[in-house]
Parts: sequence; structure tokens; C-alpha cells
Amino acid sequence: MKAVHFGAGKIGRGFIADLLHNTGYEITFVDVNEKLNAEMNQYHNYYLYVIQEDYRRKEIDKVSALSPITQPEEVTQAITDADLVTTAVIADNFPKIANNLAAGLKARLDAGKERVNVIPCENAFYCGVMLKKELLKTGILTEEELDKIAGIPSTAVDRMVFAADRDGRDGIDVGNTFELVIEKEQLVDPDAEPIKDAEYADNLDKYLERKLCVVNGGHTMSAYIARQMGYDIIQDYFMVPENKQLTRDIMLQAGAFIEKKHGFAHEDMVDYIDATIGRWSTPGVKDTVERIAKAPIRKLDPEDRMVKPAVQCEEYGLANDLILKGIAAAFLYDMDGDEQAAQIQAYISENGIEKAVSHYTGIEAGSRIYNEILKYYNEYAAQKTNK
Ligand SMILES: NC(=O)c1ccc[n+]([C@@H]2O[C@H](COP(=O)([O-])OP(=O)(O)OC[C@H]3O[C@@H](n4cnc5c(N)ncnc54)[C@H](O)[C@@H]3O)[C@@H](O)[C@H]2O)c1
Ligand SMILES: O=P(O)(O)OC[C@@H](O)[C@@H](O)[C@H](O)[C@H](O)CO
Repeated sequence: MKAVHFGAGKIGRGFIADLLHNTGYEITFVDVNEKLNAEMNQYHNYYLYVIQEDYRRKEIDKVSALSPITQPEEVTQAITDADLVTTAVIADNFPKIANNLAAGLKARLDAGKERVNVIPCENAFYCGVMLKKELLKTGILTEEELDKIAGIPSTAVDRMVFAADRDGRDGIDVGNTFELVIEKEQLVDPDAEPIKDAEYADNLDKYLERKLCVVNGGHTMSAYIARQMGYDIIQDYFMVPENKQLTRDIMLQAGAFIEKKHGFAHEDMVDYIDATIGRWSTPGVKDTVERIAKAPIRKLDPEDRMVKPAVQCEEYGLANDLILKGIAAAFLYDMDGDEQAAQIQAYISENGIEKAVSHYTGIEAGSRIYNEILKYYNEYAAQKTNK
């Protein structure tokens, strides 16, 4: 069996390709990183290192790589011949992969090939719907043609993965637990399981909201708050018991609306949160605030991990003060090289924080949560000035 995977980064190689390999696929990666592609084509393998098993080395073989820039025709051919297509490129990059992917699917349709599953594996609410929109924007396929040739489910994706330079090669350190939940009804055959060890859900909403709002929301808001406290490594922030408790409380606030909305038992939510914080605190693991906080415009989107739980808690009459504090901290986030952080800061300088809050979050100016975000923002800003 053949799989084409867009994005040979940490999740691509460290998680999705691990499952694809275990399922029995030969994998063709499509990535813009020429150095990585050359290494993959030289050795036709790479290594994962399982953190909790004393960095046990695991080989992923039968791999090769293509450049979407210099080898577009080969990419088209690989998609035409594939049994499965997956992505892990960061959803902001969907517009950049859309042409290659749409061209491959169109060629497949023209060649009379069967429908194929295209499974994006990204942290975003309904990444399948997002990808489909980008594919249609290319104008290469009509919606009818796209539906005829591809099933595009959304997913929830969770694993610890870190880039690692080991044995002179570019490897990935991986956690030993993971969750890939795939929206069953959007698959070409809802009863087939194209990826071993993934879960196939009738109600993805439940898992997606739990993963994005509790895990990613808790993670991201901790990173913005940690940045205000002067931390660069999130594990250093977690070393302080009050900080760890703050993160747990943020996650419990987000978890509360999910319990109400989807019927999760409170004890199960608490276990889920504690297991996640335990994972982040694994001895030896070092994750940067920069990685977790990156791309704040994406993370402040009304449908993403911070605003969604804030608004939903408000609607359910649940506490959300800590979430609002996390959102406020995101508006102070600055990091050299983070284009979205720079864009937000420029917008604030030009238009003021009052406009910025509703511009980026969609939260109505003058509402209670809007006023609370402004209040926390001004408190953080004053602390910064007094330092
Ligand atoms: N890293 C994590 O811990 C983690 C965990 C769960 C989910 N995720 C999600 O997984 C996705 C991937 O994240 P990651 O951490 O692997 O990112 P990453 O930056 O390590 O990998 C992204 C890869 O995509 C490639 N890429 C970018 N533009 C491309 C293009 N136009 N064509 C082909 N390749 C392109 C990059 O070169 C890179 O190799 C994201 O949506 C992220 O939110 C990450
Ligand atoms: O990848 P992002 O930028 O959407 O979010 C940053 C982190 O919260 C995220 O990568 C987590 O580490 C991961 O989702 C855990 O499974």
C-alpha cells in the first residue's frame, strides 16, 4: 500500500508516518525542506526515539520524499497512485499545499481511479472542512469532482513529538501515548479503518473540542502567561507548583463546558487533564514557549482553542476568568521571528487594544468578556512597564 504525506515535520514523521508504517504503507513525503528530503532519499529510513522507554530507537523504513516546488509532476503522479493521502503541515499552510494536492486529485479523477481518503492531521477545528475549502479555491476541481474523488474527514491529533539530532541524523523524540481520532462518516468507506491504532468516531466534535480547548487551550494560554513571567521553557514554568496549579485550573475551566456540552464525567475530565500535565512534565522533556505560543492570530481565532472555550463558558454561565486572562496575555506576546505576533503588535500600535480584541477574537466590544480581557491586558501591560 502507498501513502502520500504532506509535511515531514515533527507530527508528520513522529506520529502520522509512525502509524502509517505500522499499518503497512510505503510513504512518500512531500515537503519544502530540501535537506530533509535529500536525507530521506539517501537512506530511505529515519528513526524515532521513544522518550519514556529510555529513548528506544524505532526505525521507520520504506520512505522517500518529493519537493512540491521542483517535482510537482512527481507529486501529481504519487497522488494518482496513492491508497491514502495525509497532511501535517500546520493549517495556516493549507493554501500553499492546495494546488499540488488539487492537481493530484484532478489527475486521479481523469485517470478513472477510485476515491481516496485525504486525511489532514492538524490542530484546528474541522481541519477537513478547512482543507476542502482551500482545494476548491484553487479552481482546479469543482465541488462535485472533489467529492467524487476524495473523502476528507477532520481529525483530532495528540502526541508529544520533538525534533532531535541523534546518531548524526535528523530524528524525532516521541511520547509513548497518542490519540488520532478520525471523523468516520467522511471516509470513503466509513467502515474501513485506513490507519491502524487510530480511533474512528461518529461524533468527532466531542473529542475535537476536548483536545483543542482543554489540551491545546491549556498549553497555549500557559505559554502566553509564562512568557509574561519571563520563561522560555515551559517545563521551567511547570516546576513552580502555583504555575502548574494555574494551568490545571485553566484546563478545568475549559473542561467544564465540555463536560456540560458533551456529557463527559467530571472525574474522567480531571484524569484527562492530570494525565496531560503529567505528560508535559515527563523528566527530560524540554518544550519551548516559542513553539507552543507560535502563530497567535491562528490561536486567537473565534473557532480556536482560547476564544471558543471563553465564549462557550460564558454561554453556559461557567467561570472563565482564567481563560480570559490567557487571552489577554496573548495580546502581549512578542517573539522575534513570529510574524503573526508582530502583526498583532503593529495592529495594536495603529488601532489600539480596544479594536484589536474584537478584530482578532470576534468578541463583541462592550460585552462582559471583552471588558475583562481589556482589564487583564491593562494589568499585564502595567506589570511590564513597572519591570
Ligand atoms: N508538534 C506537536 O506537538 C503537535 C501535536 C499535535 C498536533 N500538532 C499539529 O500537527 C501539525 C504539524 O505540526 P508540527 O509540529 O509537525 O510542525 P512542523 O513545523 O514540525 O512540521 C510542518 C512541516 O510542514 C512542512 N511544510 C510547510 N509548508 C509546506 C508546503 N507548502 N508543502 C509541503 N510541506 C510544507 C514544513 O517544512 C515542515 O516539515 C500542526 O497542525 C500542529 O498543530 C502538533
Ligand atoms: O501545534 P500548535 O501550534 O497548534 O499548538 C502548539 C501546542 O499546543 C501543540 O503542538 C501541542 O503540543 C500538541 O497538540 C499536543 O498534542
